[in-house]
Amino acid sequence: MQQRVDELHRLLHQYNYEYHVLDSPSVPDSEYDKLLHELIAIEEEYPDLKTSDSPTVRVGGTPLSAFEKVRHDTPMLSLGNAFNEADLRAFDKRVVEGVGQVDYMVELKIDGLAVSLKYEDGRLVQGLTRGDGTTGENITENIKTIYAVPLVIKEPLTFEVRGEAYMPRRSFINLNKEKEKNGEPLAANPRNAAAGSLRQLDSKLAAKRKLDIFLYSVNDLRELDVPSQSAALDKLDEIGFKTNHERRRCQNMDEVLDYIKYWTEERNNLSYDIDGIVIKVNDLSKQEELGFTARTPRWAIAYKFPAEEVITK
Ligand SMILES: NC(=O)n1nc(-c2ccco2)nc1N
Repeated sequence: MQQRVDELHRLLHQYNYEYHVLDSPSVPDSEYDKLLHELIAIEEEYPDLKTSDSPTVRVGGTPLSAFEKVRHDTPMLSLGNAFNEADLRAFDKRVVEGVGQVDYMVELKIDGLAVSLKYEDGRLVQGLTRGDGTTGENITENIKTIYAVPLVIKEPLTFEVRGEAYMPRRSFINLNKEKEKNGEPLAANPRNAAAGSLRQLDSKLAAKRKLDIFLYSVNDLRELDVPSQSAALDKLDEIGFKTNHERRRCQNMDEVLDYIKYWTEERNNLSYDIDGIVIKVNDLSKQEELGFTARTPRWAIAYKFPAEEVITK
């Protein structure tokens, strides 16, 4: 029976990865559901065969009475903001004065909830909200219901991965249709809906909210043994994480401005909300040279789109 359980874990993790991370399933949903229900039945009959990384945790478990507060191993920093070209040119000037010419890793700024995922020997052991940056809430059970979060990754790494959990616009529209039908107050926007979902004490409710996630950094990049932010993101892809592929390496601030101009027009065609563009010095040793202010990295800045009524289709 243990052999069958191991085989079901292997198949379900693989199918889940293909569907929710690669967006290219190799089997129909019915096959996934059949195997998942076989595993649920085995775990009910043989409870000691159920492990914390079993694919069956996706459906949620027993409700919590409260969220435990946990200190982050390394603080989750917030980003300084830029609102116009002058701010971006000033940022670029400070960087070049500090470390000379650099290339930038430029990423969409997902409008969700910052979370930190802790892996030990390649297995998910904890999920925390950003909280105040030093201490977060333990939302592990809810994080496990996000199918794009791998419960087991392809290398036995022990590290923390940071990312943005978010609610796709389609899920947001369906959620508000449901709320309207039940006469409940509507959620204001996908970001608030995602925050509300991850703060559900009953992870069965969080599982229903169809959240998604993009991972974008590792707390101790030396763990990944990579020279740059772009190599780090490629490595996260390789070992089973979902990263945002709209990212672009820019050789200078002019290219960054082109990228920002493009997404200022294009962003309403995305299937999720973004509230800006994140610009990071790509070379990690230059990031370390630049360091941090009290609260924010000197090697990164968030360009924020002008506040406007984002049309959530
Ligand atoms: N929200 C978002 O998409 N972020 N946030 C960062 C970030 C925050 C601190 C360092 O990097 N990067 C991306 N893509």
